[in-house]
Amino acid sequence: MALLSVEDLSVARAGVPILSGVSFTMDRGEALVLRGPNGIGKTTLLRTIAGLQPPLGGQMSLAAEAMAYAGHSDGLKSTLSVTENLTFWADIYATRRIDHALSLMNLEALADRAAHSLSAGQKRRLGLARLLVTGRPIWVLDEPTVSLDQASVALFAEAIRAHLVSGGAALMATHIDLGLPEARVLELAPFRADPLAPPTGLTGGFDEAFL
Ligand SMILES: Nc1ncnc2c1ncn2[C@@H]1O[C@H](COP(=O)(O)OP(=O)(O)OP(=O)(O)O)[C@@H](O)[C@H]1O
Repeated sequence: MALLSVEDLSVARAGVPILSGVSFTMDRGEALVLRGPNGIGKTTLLRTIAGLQPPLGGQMSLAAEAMAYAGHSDGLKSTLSVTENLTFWADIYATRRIDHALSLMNLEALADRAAHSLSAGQKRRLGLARLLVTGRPIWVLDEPTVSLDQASVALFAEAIRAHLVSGGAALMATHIDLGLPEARVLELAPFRADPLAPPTGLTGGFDEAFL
C-alpha cells in the first residue's frame, strides 16, 4: 500500500479555489518535488496535505501519525539551545536521535548556542534537524532550502537520501535543484483551478491560525 495517496484533491486559499484534480501516490523510498510559478498553490497544497486546512474536495490517505511537516517557519524555541530544541522535539515524538540529527545537519559546534543567536541558515538547519528526530516516514517540506548555502543544501540532500534509503518518503515544494535526480517532479500548472469557479464559502480563518 502507498505511504501517501492523494486523489482528485482540490484546495482553496482564503475561500478562493486554487488547484483542482491533483492526484499522486508516494511509496517508501520516493521523493516528489512540486513545481510551479509563484502563487500557483504549492504552499496551499502542502498545508492541506499536512491537515492544516480542509480540502475543497477529493481524498487523501496516509497512516495516522506518519507525517512530519516543515513550513516556512522553523518552529524553534528561541531561548532554548540547539540541543534543548532537539530534545524538546524528540520528547514530543518519543524518539532518541538527537546526536544523529546534530551530526547530519552539521550542528555539533553550535549545540549549546541559543536558537535566537543562530544565523538564518543555521536556524534553517536546526529546523530541518527537527525532522530527523521525529522518526516519521513522510516528510512534507515547504521550500526547505531557503537561506541555506551550497554546502548546507548538499547536507540537506544527503539527509533526504538517507531518509529515502531507510524507507521514508519526502514531498517538497522548491524552486531550486536539490541535486536529487531520483526525485519525481509534479508540475502544478495543469491543475490551476478555474478562476471563474464560484467562491467556496470557506473563510481565510485557517490562514490566520497557521501562518
Ligand atoms: N491569506 C491570503 N489571502 C488571499 N489570498 C492568499 C492568501 N494566502 C495566499 N493567497 C493566494 O493563494 C495563492 C496560492 O498561494 P501559495 O502560497 O499556495 O502559492 P505558492 O505556489 O506556494 O507560491 P510561492 O512559490 O510564491 O511560495 C496565491 O495566489 C496567493 O496570492
